[in-house]
Amino acid sequence: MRAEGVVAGYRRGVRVLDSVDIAVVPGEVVGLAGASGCGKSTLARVLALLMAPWAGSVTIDGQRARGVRYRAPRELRTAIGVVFQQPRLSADPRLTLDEIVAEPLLATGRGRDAEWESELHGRVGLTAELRGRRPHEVSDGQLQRACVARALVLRPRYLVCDEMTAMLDASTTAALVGVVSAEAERGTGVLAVSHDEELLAVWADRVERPWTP
Ligand SMILES: Nc1ncnc2c1ncn2[C@@H]1O[C@H](COP(=O)(O)OP(=O)(O)OP(=O)(O)O)[C@@H](O)[C@H]1O
Repeated sequence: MRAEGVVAGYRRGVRVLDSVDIAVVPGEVVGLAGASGCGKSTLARVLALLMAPWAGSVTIDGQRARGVRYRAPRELRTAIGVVFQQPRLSADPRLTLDEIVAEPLLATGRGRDAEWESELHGRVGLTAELRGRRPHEVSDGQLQRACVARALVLRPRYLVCDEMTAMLDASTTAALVGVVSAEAERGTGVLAVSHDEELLAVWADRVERPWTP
């Protein structure tokens, strides 16, 4: 997963990213660090094909990405799993955790896969009882565990974790960092965005700060 010469922003003429390069290869955890407001989340969105750069390119396994969100080709979109900071903003409150994890399977027409879903619930540490609860009946940490399982359910080749642990206590942070590290050992390339340099020092294989001074 590679960004080259990426220029991006929100307001005309105001560049948040000014010719930024970064690459994540399969099996490695790359930390993305930097001061608040420097553009970490913006770069994460561009790499996750959620936001179009003004200039430069994003390539996934050598294939140049054109179009973002539902305009991006499905094989590129589904190659990247994304976990955000606030699980409550990204989970449908009407669904059970079980249904939240399965959502991408249904959205892509693949249908449910009981064995794989159970394995994922096990990996992220969700019990059968928790699987039947809805977001308002679980903690932020339990909901974030479901969001990590959802990000993995389509077997993505890359994972973008944008401040994945910022809302969590130390033990849930350690558990989910462990889950993502295990995915990297299985060959997934991970971009771990965090303002927490101490966390990145233990989690990431290398830490990048690709900002123009
Ligand atoms: N949706 C948006 N509309 C307008 N400006 C935005 C938007 N999102 C971010 N920005 C601006 O872009 C700049 C970079 O924001 P971004 O969220 O990428 O930084 P960050 O490094 O992730 O910050 P933090 O560590 O505080 O989350 C900031 O100046 C921010 O105000």
